[in-house]
Amino acid sequence: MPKPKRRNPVVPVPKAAVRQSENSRTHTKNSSRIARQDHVRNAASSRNGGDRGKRPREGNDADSKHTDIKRRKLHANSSSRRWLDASDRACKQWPPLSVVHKQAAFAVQRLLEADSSRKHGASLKSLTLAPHIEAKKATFAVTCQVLKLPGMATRARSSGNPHPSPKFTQILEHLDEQAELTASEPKLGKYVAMVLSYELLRGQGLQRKGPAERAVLAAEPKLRAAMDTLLLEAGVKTLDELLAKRHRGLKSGCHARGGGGGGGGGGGGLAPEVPHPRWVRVNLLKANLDDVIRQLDEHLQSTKKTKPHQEENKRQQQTEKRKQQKKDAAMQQQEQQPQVVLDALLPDLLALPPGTDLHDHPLVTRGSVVLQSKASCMPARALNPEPGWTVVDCCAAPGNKTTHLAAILGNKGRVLAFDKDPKRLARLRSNAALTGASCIEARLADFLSVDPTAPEFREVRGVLLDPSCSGSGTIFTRMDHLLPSHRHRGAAAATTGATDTTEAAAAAHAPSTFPASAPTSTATKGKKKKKDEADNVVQQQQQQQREQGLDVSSEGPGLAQLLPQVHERDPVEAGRVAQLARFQAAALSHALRFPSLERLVYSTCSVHVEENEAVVAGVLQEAAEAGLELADPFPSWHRRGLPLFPGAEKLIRTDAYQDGTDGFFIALFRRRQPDVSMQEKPM
Ligand SMILES: C[S@@+](CC[C@H](N)C(=O)[O-])C[C@H]1O[C@@H](n2cnc3c(N)ncnc32)[C@H](O)[C@@H]1O
Repeated sequence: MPKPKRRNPVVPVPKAAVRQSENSRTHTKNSSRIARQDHVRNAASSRNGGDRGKRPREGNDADSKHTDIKRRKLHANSSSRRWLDASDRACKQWPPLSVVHKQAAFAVQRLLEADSSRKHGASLKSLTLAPHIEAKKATFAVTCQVLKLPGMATRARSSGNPHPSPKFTQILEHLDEQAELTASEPKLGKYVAMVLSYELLRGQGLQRKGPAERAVLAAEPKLRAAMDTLLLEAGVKTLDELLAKRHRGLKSGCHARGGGGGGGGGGGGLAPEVPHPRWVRVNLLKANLDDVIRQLDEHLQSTKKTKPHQEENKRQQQTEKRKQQKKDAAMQQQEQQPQVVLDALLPDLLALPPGTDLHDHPLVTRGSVVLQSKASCMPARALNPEPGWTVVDCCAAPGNKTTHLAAILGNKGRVLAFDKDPKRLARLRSNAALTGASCIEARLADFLSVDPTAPEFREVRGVLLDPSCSGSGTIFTRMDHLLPSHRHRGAAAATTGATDTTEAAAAAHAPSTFPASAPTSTATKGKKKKKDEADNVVQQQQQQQREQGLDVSSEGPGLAQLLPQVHERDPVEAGRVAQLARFQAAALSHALRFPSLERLVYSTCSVHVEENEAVVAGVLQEAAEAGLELADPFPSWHRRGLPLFPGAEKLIRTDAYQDGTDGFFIALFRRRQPDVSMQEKPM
């Protein structure tokens, strides 16, 4: 594969930073020094002071009718309308409430309900940062805080809940119970009670505004008494101590899992210690690197200067002071570091300090820059289509990789983009228009029903298959790790991704105070069915591999050892993954049928072995028959596929804990090169 040309950034990048980037720890380590300002902290800190002026403290329903109407007019697209309708229906049951609290309560409700039913719906970010949300930062921060803070399982267990959730919501629910808040004010509802109690006990405090706030304020003595009992039982003086205790417990689990060298992480109960950088892809169809770097650098300088001073909450004054000192030190170091760093692996990718908010920046709104993670930029670069090629993107929407392919082609060639979801395809079309990717032809179709041998596909040289997957590698970007079930799912991901099964198992068990919840009796039947389904798929995959002569257990831990552990952890998740794996295997096998294929990339944002190595192993024979073999798209990249079969060392993995980007998996198939030594030599 030809090496992409590397451009020099206009900002000085110290050699050390580049070297680190090559190791792909760059941005993790570097950014830890540069600016510790992830989204959550950014939002939370601005809530504690800087953003206070902007945050709509008032805005009870009656006051904000006109804004509501304006909001509807402004965002009249169908998904926004659906969201608003659902939100309005939920909110009508609640007493009048400030906009931020109402939106946060709705987001918490949606996330917790979806999580407990294991439906994978809207993410925390989409529920709180979508265009129609008012006071986005405040809504995001309150929602995060309500979900985020770990709770106390011992208390939850003693309250009779057999499956304690290790999240702050558990504490809030417990306090509500003890203070008989929603019991005496049923109209309040548990999610509004959670949000307002959080605000009263840990947030900005409450003002005596409407009936909801008044009800929670009236219950304040009881809430505080319940909180004191909780702390007493835990043997700590403050909630911060309690949280720190819990935090340490979780961390040890994460570290144990993180030790597995070759596996893709992504599980565990906490986000990576060092937040991921803000990755941006420069759209070379519309902009050049130097201009973008200069503009982003100016943007960072100006936001640094105007960053408002933090106002301190009385009760958190001491902690905040210490944090501020650390922040100042980090800022000082930051002054000496470049703010915009050119990635050493991908020539059109830049790393900015974590939490850099560019959503409204003209470079983004005009399509010169795409907010896309490093891992998500790797598949198109791995395929590296050549100008003039016809390329198929099998499951393309919303089109981040499709538009990247178009940019690599420089619009010289064709990208046929299939997706079966009309709404998502509409987003792809608008993304293509925004980014100037005129060589994309978007087609609404089920990829499996497309005939690769049809004459119109005779010229297809490259195929990108990035099918629907469990998304287990993107939990931190989606912020799913804040949800109660996550530890459970994370444990499964950890088990499948880590090469050291003992460590992974230890991680899955740790900390022992928060055991993974067992299936409830009512759900047992459905879960058993899913588990059986998952077992079947595993057996089929193993059989298929045996038939192909792949001794999957002779090297590394082997599928046989890894897969059953996933099922033990979470049968529902295992069933879902098994179903996805079946589709992925069928789609990959289908994609291999394009007759003139030169290169094919299969990628997922999953850390599960069944969706990754197992899918690839299942088509090796077929690929060989089509004249294709596995190839290494990034020889300098350090993290490889699990060593389950010969050639797996050519597979690429990224680890959400250690690589500063989402957990991803990439396999490149390439047409076998003719063996020159076997060819007849000219006389
Ligand atoms: C992981 S997303 C693709 C993300 C995309 N590659 C990007 O970077 O923006 C998977 C997509 O596959 C689509 N999909 C799922 N099954 C499909 C099928 N049978 N045929 C076509 N598209 C499908 C989904 O609608 C979804 O948009």
